[in-house]
Amino acid sequence: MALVEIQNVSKTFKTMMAGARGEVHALSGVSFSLERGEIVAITGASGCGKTTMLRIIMGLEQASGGSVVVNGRKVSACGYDRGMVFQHSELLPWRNAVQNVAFGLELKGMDKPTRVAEAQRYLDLVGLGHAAERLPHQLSGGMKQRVGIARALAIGPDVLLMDEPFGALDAQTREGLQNELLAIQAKTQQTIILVTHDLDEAVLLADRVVVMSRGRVAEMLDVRLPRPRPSLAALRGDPEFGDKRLRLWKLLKTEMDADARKAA
Ligand SMILES: Nc1ncnc2c1ncn2[C@@H]1O[C@H](COP(=O)(O)OP(=O)(O)OP(=O)(O)O)[C@@H](O)[C@H]1O
Repeated sequence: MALVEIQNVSKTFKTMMAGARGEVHALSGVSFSLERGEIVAITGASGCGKTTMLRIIMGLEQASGGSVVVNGRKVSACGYDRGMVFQHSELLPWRNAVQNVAFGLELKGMDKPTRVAEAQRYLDLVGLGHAAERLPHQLSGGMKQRVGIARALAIGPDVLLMDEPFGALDAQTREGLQNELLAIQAKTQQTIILVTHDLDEAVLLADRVVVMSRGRVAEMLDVRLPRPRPSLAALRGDPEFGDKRLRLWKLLKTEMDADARKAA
């Protein structure tokens, strides 16, 4: 059995607009799965349901139908088997880096010396061992995201969920963090589901790309690039990279053109 099984998930939001009740069908019939150690990227046009899907996997949102099973357990709420990294790291401003990383371990009931040592180990893993004592306002955007990644990894999740984790960073910092994520994953074999608008990022990081369109899976592309993978700059000349990047771009362009025709 796969580590993560997403089966026929649907989600309808009830809305109230100008006093009138309505419904938004955000997801319908979404199914895909992940083996342990895989990285799957979810991409698609704005509003196609990527974040809703990730929030349902995390247990932050209830599906209207279907199921998510992680390591044999059906998801009904948040749990330590899943960790999440958001676009903005959402660190606690009054806690320094190591205390932020230790937070989840504290909630898990780990004693102080052990959790501080564990948190320090994960800060070292993301290359921030030297900044353990710094408060969030003393960290750059990229450093804050690394603390967020360390915090999510420290709880030892079966699957790490990442919602546009590098989307708010400048291009150079983003590329650095993509490479670091590849290195961390090569070391830990962490299973990851990543939502991204960035097609380069999707092909660079993922074993499979799930392309969503209007709440459904439009296509799944296998990325047959061997691991460990080199940096984005080195991959750009690779025919497999170019082929998958182009196919993704065409799929998304077709969707966007169809949306534009509908709106006209
Ligand atoms: N709480 C909510 N109430 C009502 N509608 C919602 C809610 N959350 C999301 N939606 C709607 O569900 C659909 C999917 O939203 P979602 O945020 O999952 O899309 P997305 O693909 O992540 O978009 P983006 O790329 O812009 O972040 C959209 O039509 C959105 O307006």
